[in-house]
Amino acid sequence: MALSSAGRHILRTTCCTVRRFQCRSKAVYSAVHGFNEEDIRGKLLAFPGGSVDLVKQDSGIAVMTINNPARMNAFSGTMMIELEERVTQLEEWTEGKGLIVQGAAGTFCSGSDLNAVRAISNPQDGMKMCMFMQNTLTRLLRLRLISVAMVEGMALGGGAEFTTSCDFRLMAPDSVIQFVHKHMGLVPGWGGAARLVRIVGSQNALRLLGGAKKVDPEYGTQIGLASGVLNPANGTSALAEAEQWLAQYTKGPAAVIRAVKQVVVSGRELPLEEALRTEKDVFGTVWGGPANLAALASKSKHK
Ligand SMILES: CC[C@H](C(=O)O)C(=O)SCCNC(=O)CCNC(=O)[C@H](O)C(C)(C)COP(=O)(O)OP(=O)(O)OC[C@H]1O[C@@H](n2cnc3c(N)ncnc32)[C@H](O)[C@@H]1OP(=O)(O)O
Repeated sequence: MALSSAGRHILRTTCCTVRRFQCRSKAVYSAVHGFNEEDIRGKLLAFPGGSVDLVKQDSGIAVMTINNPARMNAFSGTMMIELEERVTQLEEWTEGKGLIVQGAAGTFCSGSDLNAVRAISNPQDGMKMCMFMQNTLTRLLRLRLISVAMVEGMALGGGAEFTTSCDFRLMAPDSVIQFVHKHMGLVPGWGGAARLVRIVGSQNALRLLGGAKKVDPEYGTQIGLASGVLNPANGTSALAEAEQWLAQYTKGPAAVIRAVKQVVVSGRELPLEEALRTEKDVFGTVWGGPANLAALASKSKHK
């Protein structure tokens, strides 16, 4: 049955609305929690500068760049909005398998733009910004992509928090992750504390937050914050090395890699019985699928 152009428009609009709703449903805060996204978007727009760039590659690995080098890649208000838009694009990228997040010009990110922080230093606006960033970074962590924060130079404050919204962190020699919040009279607000505890345990999290301790690659590896240390050989860039490292987990069909990430997210976040039911549902999407049938036909041995 052919649809009229009005019918096609309604269908397209409905699909977009459903997709937007599905994306939002992966977030933490909504109107039920008194969160008004449009209100905070309006406030963030008043603090422009920098960009968040995204390149989706044919390999299935995307590269996101936090780009505000004049301010050590601090997050301006418009960059927070752009980050949310990039996460939406990644949620819609069904061929994707992996994501690398890097900072421009050899350093990761120095947190919130302090000019914006000073201008909205009342608790109400602070909490709105914090809900907006928690929503975005939670959706980033829940992407069906295996993600890596490639830390060169410094990841400070919100930048340190950002690294915890990726599945892995690779640190370049001489790089530092530091939760400087205590020195700023703050605690993390972008979800960094909750994620940090899950990554390094509560005692190490207390050391990093309570002491605003600098984490270098050696200490990071020791406590499990760093998943590896980059050591780019002559002629190889840090990004190329990170892509090579990630490829060990993203080799294979997108449907399978994305299913792997999905069962890990549900195992990490859901109560056991709910996680088991999700695992069963995800299993159903790959069982008897093309990759499964090809593997059965090839009688592969796992030696
Ligand atoms: C929940 C998250 C939390 C929040 O929002 O509540 C935060 O993230 S608060 C922000 C935490 N980050 C900081 O406090 C970083 C402060 N900056 C520094 O410590 C230094 O600038 C450092 C160590 C990043 C770099 O030091 P270095 O000597 O190498 O360079 P400069 O200091 O000269 O920095 C170059 C240039 O960048 C500007 N800059 C750096 N960070 C920020 C920032 N977060 N916001 C705004 N601008 C930043 C710095 O002022 C210099 O600009 P210039 O115009 O040359 O003065």
